[in-house]
Amino acid sequence: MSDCRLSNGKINGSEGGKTPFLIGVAGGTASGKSTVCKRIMEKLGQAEIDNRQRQVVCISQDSFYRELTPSEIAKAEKGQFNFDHPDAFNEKLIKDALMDILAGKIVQIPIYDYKNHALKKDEILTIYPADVVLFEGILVFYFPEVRKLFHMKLFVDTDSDTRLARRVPRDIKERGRDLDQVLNQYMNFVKPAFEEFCFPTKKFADVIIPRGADNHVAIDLIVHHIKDILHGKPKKDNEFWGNLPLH
Ligand SMILES: Nc1ncnc2c1ncn2[C@@H]1O[C@H](COP(=O)(O)OP(=O)(O)O)[C@@H](O)[C@H]1O
Ligand SMILES: O=c1ccn([C@@H]2O[C@H](COP(=O)(O)O)[C@@H](O)[C@H]2O)c(=O)[nH]1
Repeated sequence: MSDCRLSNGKINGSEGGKTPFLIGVAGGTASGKSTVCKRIMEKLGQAEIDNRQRQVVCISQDSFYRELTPSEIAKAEKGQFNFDHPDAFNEKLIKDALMDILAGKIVQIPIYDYKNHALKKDEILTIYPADVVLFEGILVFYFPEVRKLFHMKLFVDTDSDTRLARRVPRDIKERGRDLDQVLNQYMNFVKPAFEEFCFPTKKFADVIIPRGADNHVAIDLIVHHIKDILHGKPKKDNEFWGNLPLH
């Protein structure tokens, strides 16, 4: 394996492995993107499998937040930085990582630390060549150069009241925020950016999943399709799905 280190500390190595089926999973904050990906992996019996042996892996777009300047970190600590704007992400690194994954390389992805608004220094996720790679995040369909890399695009469509009701306790319990900070950030940045940048990308989805992980029918259909891919059935875009929302 030959390695090259990228500017955010990623090390990509050429394994000459298989080209995975790349699935993008977009949706608003707390819509259930990670939970949907987790359910898909569980139903495929992939959740408990060792990272190296996994046929299906999941990556978060949050691993590609760009490094903030000290003054931006100071703003972020007061809930005054816009993490929902496309400029908050490093588009080039997203594209490079996905291209390497599609080339069958071993790719190392940083893990984001929400409490410190920075990538973790001591933890890295190694992605070994897999059959299916899920890439989830609020803006995974925003950048055209990234969007065109996906073989299949899912949009998790959960109503905004439910998303806010989930985001508040999650950010307080898991991301070290207080109530005022979560609500101010939501009103000033998260909601307007969802309307301007995330929601318009729903039109690019092949499959829309209303209610997220509660939609067992949609998840079962997606899993069925992935199983066909893992068992070597042809993987043509839209072969099965058309452009139908799965109500
Ligand atoms: N169907 C559901 N029912 C109840 N809680 C859910 C459901 N889906 C997700 N959650 C919870 O909502 C929060 C956000 O879900 P998550 O999957 O992390 O969303 P996203 O990845 O879109 O931000 C988490 O605390 C999660 O446990
Ligand atoms: O330092 C940060 C980085 C991101 N956020 C918020 O996270 C969500 C995206 O994650 P989801 O799991 O899709 O909710 C985004 O709306 C950012 O506002 C943050 O608060 N702080």
